[in-house]
Amino acid sequence: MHPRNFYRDKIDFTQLADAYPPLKNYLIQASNHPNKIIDFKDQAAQRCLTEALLHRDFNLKMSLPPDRLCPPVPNRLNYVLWLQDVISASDYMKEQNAEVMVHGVDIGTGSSAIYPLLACTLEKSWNFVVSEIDPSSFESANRNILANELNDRIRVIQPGASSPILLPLFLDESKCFDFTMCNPPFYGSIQEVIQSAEAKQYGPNAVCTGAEVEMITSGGESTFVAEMVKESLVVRERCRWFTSMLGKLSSVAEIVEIFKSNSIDNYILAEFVQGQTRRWAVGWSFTDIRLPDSISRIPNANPTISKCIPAHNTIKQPVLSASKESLCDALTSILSSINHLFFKSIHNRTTYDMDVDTEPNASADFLVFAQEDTWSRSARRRQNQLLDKSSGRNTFEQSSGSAQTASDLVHSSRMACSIHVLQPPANDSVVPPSNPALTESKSATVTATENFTMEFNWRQGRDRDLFASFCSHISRKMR
Ligand SMILES: C[S@@+](CC[C@H](N)C(=O)[O-])C[C@H]1O[C@@H](n2cnc3c(N)ncnc32)[C@H](O)[C@@H]1O
Repeated sequence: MHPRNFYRDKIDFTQLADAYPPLKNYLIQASNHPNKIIDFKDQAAQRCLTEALLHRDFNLKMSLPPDRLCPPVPNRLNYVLWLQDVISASDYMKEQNAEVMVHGVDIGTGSSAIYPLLACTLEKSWNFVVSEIDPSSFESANRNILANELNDRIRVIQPGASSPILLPLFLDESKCFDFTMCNPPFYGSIQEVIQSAEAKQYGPNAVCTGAEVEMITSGGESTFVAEMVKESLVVRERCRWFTSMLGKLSSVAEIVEIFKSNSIDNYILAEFVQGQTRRWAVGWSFTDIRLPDSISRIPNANPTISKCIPAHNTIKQPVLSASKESLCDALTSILSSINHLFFKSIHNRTTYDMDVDTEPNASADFLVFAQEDTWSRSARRRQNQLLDKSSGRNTFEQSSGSAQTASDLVHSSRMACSIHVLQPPANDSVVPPSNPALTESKSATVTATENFTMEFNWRQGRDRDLFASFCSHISRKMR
């Protein structure tokens, strides 16, 4: 489950029914359970549970038709929370608390329109264009959006049978989006649905109320998502992140194979475990935005997909220091010594070599921008050969005649990364080995050092080697 998902703890159904009395009709006292529960095999009880959670926890009014999928709220929340992470990390230069409009797309929003409703409730600056092919779900989605007075932020469109899946992106070619999301129909045929139900050892935990159009698509979910990848190759950077849920582990490998065959190296994976249910999310981008491992990689992935996990965008290096201040001072001095490197120390609020006009997301101690490798031995040799003795350090300033703004830097830099100094765990101090040359009187000056960690996060760029070479240079210098 996503770490911010507040349904990590078991739901107290009696308490929930106090907040949403219609649920009282479905409370049962099971003989083997101390608290009242609901029967997950009762479709009406399931629908009432979803309505109750949305009412109590999100102040959302929801009406779910009995012949369509009933979306479990904890599971749907996982995807929205992960997308919040994706957008927040992509906007690493955004001013703290600045409201920037975020434009999302939900493909196949269903009768509930649950994803855009949850997302717009959590994020006041998000708005959506959502699609729904099934006329009955299209009507119902519109009703739910209207009931919550979110029709000025969520627009529903109904594609035709031959429309592209990513229709919202093809309607207005001047419009850019921040992300697409989708929970596609999983199965390729009705036989697959039946086989999947039979394969569950003790039968499914909950009834599935889905209609055929919601559950079945020709070729199954991987064909559906593969088609989205194909369409995204046309739209490319007009959307920052394309994403989708996947319900089958085998689909993860199939989709990553499609990324590789289309030279899409900037992709992300996540896994959500909800009780006995496991789901995966995939995302891909044609932009140069890079996301930290905590968002882009599955830790301890199932061996079946370990080869699919994207390359690291986070590099951690242990470093000994007496304090965070001295470590940051040492880093500042190393970064200052690198030619043509722009950096901002958020740690002590000092700007070096640039006049950044915004206060970026302070999740890092340093933000670093480079246009090229000026730190490696070969790069320094090259520079020495070319050195114009009178030149200054800052080529951006030389060429533009003015200090760089944040947006200049983001656009002109070939590599951006953040450096975060992580405090050691408590009681992790190390006293340097005693030096026999030190007499007893001198030993009082020996300072204990602690095991800090420097965490480098690649934020932007297309050249992975440039990022790796920068991290290894800084780590070597800090030793
Ligand atoms: C698994 S349901 C997901 C519904 C909802 N998003 C949820 O998570 O509860 C898939 C939905 O996609 C819709 N759908 C299938 N193909 C579509 C397409 N090409 N364009 C838009 N919607 C589509 C189905 O009608 C169905 O409502």
